[in-house]
Amino acid sequence: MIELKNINKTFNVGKTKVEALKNINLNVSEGEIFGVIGFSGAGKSTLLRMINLLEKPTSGEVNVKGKNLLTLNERELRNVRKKIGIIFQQFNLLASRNVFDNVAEILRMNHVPKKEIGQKVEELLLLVGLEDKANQYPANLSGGQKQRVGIARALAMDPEILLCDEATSALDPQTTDSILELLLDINKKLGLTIVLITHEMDVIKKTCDRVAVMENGEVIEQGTVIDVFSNPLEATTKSFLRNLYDDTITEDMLVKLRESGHSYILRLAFRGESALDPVLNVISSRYSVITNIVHGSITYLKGTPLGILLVHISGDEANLKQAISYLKDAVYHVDVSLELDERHKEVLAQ
Ligand SMILES: Nc1ncnc2c1ncn2[C@@H]1O[C@H](COP(=O)(O)OP(=O)(O)OP(=O)(O)O)[C@@H](O)[C@H]1O
Repeated sequence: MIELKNINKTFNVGKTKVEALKNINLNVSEGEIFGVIGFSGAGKSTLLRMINLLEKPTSGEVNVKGKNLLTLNERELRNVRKKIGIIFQQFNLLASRNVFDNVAEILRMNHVPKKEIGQKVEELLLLVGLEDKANQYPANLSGGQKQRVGIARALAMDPEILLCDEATSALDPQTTDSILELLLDINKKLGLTIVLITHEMDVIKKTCDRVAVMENGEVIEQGTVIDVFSNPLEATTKSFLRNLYDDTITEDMLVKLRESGHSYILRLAFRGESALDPVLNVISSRYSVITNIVHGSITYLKGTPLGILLVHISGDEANLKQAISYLKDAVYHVDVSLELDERHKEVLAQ
């Protein structure tokens, strides 16, 4: 649906060059919710604005539904943009117009026949849950209601893609949840492809199918949300995830655990139903290893449970290896990288 190919973007600020995007390659499939996360200045907004060419790349290709947008003339580009809605952190509403006119304005600008406008606005307000607010002005709406108007405006021209630029960053956690629910709802009902940028992992975990992590203009890690959450590879990804679950082991703890002879710390990720499997009982009884849970947490990814356990296992070296091998088959992901000594590398390689 959306393909960003070898995208680079350099801004010239006076004599300084700012490399906002460096060799970005991303594919977003039809109907999915794709999240981009990164700290401030990572390049998220610039990347989002590439998708409707509000920002032109210095080099690279932007393909939407198989069309390279950089080859289109003004009129063709306008037509593509009609099918790409966008919502913003600051809502971007017209303060002097009521809710009805805020939405109707988009239809008028796009020359939708006058007689169709009333019904279309009514449908949109119903979809976003604002059917009783048509006559209100933005100043009299809550942040969440303002964003709902923003969403209705973005959906006015029946887009196939919705871009969300930090759409919930100005909202409190409860209102954020209600807006995320609405995005999930319209993704499902309308089959809309959604690309959102955020600096909150919570937003990613509640809504996204896949995620890309950005740092200094680069995508440093990307994959399905379940894979990235169960096995984050980069330090930045881990630090974002720490807000959801903190599985760091303190140095004090490590010192203590190192004293217990042959042992490893395993990071186990359980997905869905397998979270209920009694794997630790199995390895204790079958391989005579001693297990000790160091950390346990459960988080829900779009409703699917992901359990993370840090387990210290000790015992005879040969038994430990068999136990680890059993776990690798039994749970979603096993990481032996939280080393107590150098042996973890050998075990990881097996
Ligand atoms: N129009 C511009 N002119 C010059 N530099 C720019 C411009 N837009 C963005 N930049 C620079 O490009 C880099 C990436 O900015 P961008 O706004 O894309 O990051 P971001 O991840 O969206 O940050 P934030 O979360 O703070 O919005 C930053 O260093 C920024 O200063």
